Amino acid sequence: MLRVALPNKGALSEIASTMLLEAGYVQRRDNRELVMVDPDNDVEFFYLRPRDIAVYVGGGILDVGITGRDLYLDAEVDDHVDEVLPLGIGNASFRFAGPAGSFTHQNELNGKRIATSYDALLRAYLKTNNIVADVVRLDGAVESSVRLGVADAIADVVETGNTLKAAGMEIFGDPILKSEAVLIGRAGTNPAGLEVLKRRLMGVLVARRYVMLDYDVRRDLVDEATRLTPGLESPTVSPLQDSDWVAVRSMVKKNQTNNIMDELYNIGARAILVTNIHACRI
Ligand SMILES: Nc1ncnc2c1ncn2[C@@H]1O[C@H](COP(=O)(O)OP(=O)(O)OP(=O)(O)O)[C@@H](O)[C@H]1O
Ligand SMILES: O=P(O)(O)OC[C@H]1O[C@H](OP(=O)(O)OP(=O)(O)O)[C@H](O)[C@@H]1O
Ligand SMILES: [Mg+2]
Repeated sequence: MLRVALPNKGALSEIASTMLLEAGYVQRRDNRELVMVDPDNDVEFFYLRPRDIAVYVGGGILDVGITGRDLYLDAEVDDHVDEVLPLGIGNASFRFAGPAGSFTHQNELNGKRIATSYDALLRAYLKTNNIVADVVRLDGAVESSVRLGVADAIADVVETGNTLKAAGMEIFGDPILKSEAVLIGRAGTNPAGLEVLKRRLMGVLVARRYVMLDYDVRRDLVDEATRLTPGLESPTVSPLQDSDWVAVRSMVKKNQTNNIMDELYNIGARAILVTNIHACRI
């Protein structure tokens, strides 16, 4: 059985389980369950703290896991654990922040105290960028540390920025890391079931990002029209009863759909239909 670590709570837990459900795997119904066996797919899921997942995978106890890139890098196992597949969900940035108006660039952090829950990640960044500062390791609610006097600035995960704003803080300097949920696995291993898991997750990503577009267009305009809808490999062009017209079918990026429909309509395409893709293998 492929042994997969999943976040048991927090920002990544539900979105990771939803993605696996869409990929055809069984997921726990009660968030107190710690293990879930999916016998049909020969996979066993272990629900663990997102911060611990890289440790289990790095130690060879579990085969693969879904966690945040920031948490994986902070676990300092990247010499023997690889990022197998970025999942495009759970996006957040790891940024410096300070009291509004106090800092403008990360170089101003020399000699200062920086609070964070990601101390290894922060230390590595400071070293690479030749910044000498004191790192104050806190478990969470890092935004309160400056007001409470244990730090001068923070390095933390920012998504909407609402938490920072509420604490009277603002981001400054370059982003330290762009994070998202990632599938991780031990370097140099390819356990049974991993290729299928990867292909299924990629299928979910494509099904979420693309729609199927159908339209009819006059045969003499088909080259112009298909330049707008080249598809992944090549669009399907089928004859219609009226031999002056053809039907075209092509996948297009969901976020470009309406612009493409407008342009197709302008060049003379008609009966332009969009349908969701439920699942796919590319
Ligand atoms: N809005 C968000 N807030 C916090 N983390 C987020 C957010 N969006 C995405 N993430 C990602 O979720 C992961 C952190 O998850 P989580 O907050 O559950 O862990 P934690 O902070 O270690 O645990 P806890 O908050 O329960 O102490 C990181 O990879 C982070 O980048
Ligand atoms: O930019 P925002 O959308 O406001 O989200 C970012 C906030 O969410 C996380 O906190 P979390 O809820 O994980 O609590 P924690 O600080 O105790 O980890 C993170 O540490 C920030 O505080
Ligand atoms: Mg958190």
